[in-house]
Amino acid sequence: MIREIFNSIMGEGKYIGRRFIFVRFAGCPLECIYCDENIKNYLNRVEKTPGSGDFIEEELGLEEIVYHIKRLKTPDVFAISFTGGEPLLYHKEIRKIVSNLDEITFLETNGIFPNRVFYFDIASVDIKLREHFNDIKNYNKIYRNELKTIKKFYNMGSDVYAKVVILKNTKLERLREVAKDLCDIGDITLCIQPVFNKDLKPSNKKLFEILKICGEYVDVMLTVQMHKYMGVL
Ligand SMILES: C[S@@+](CC[C@H](N)C(=O)[O-])C[C@H]1O[C@@H](n2cnc3c(N)ncnc32)[C@H](O)[C@@H]1O
Ligand SMILES: Nc1nc2[nH]cc(C(=O)O)c2c(=O)[nH]1
Ligand code: SF4
Ligand SMILES: [Mg+2]
Repeated sequence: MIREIFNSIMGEGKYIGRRFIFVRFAGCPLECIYCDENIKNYLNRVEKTPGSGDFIEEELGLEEIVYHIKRLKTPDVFAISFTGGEPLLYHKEIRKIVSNLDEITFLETNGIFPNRVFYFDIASVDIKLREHFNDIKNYNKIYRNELKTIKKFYNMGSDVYAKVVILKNTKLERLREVAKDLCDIGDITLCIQPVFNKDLKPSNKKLFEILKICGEYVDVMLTVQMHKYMGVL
């Protein structure tokens, strides 16, 4: 179930720069061509000391997960991120874990499981695009489910925002559609995230154009994966 638990600086989305504990779950039903997390195997590793990047492997049941979240906390920790892989594969286990936490809870999800949504203080929901996959049959269903997930979080009062990874072949007009759909749901911030991949990365010109178009409909910001430039996890 668990790949890793570690303390680091949030490198993506609306809360870039905040200190987080990351609880990373294994496995994912999607295969984004750019995915930077090796999610196929379990690792069960926990960071030895907060922010060290040094790990030890051990069996991790729900009690041990809660213990390590608390052990790895530092005074500046802002929230606990449940990420992956796709964390909502383990929605029942996460419900049990968060019931033992007082900290702010944060979910990093691909949004394809709207029926597994439950309250998180903050939810970052990815919007996937057709070009994120080599061969995708049910893209429209994935997109509809992501909008449903965002709407569910919005209606339950979570601080929900959307994030979309931009590739060099991403079409501007597709982002206009995404921004309009988000605007129809409510006041949702959209994070534009250039792919961290030298062959796929978009030009700055394209990023500026996308921000301008989306800004006609929603609050929009650029989020570049800061942790990769810092060389931290
Ligand atoms: C690894 S995913 C895990 C959570 C969930 N499966 C999802 O896709 O949102 C966490 C975030 O990393 C982003 N990401 C993964 N690889 C990336 C890359 N090469 N460049 C930019 N963002 C990337 C995803 O888009 C997602 O927002
Ligand atoms: N520092 C850091 N920030 C992150 N924000 C989202 C991440 C993820 O993989 O879910 C991530 C990550 O892997 N590392
Ligand atoms: S949905 Fe998230 S974890 Fe799954 S392949 Fe895409 S980026 Fe990776
Ligand atoms: Mg990551």
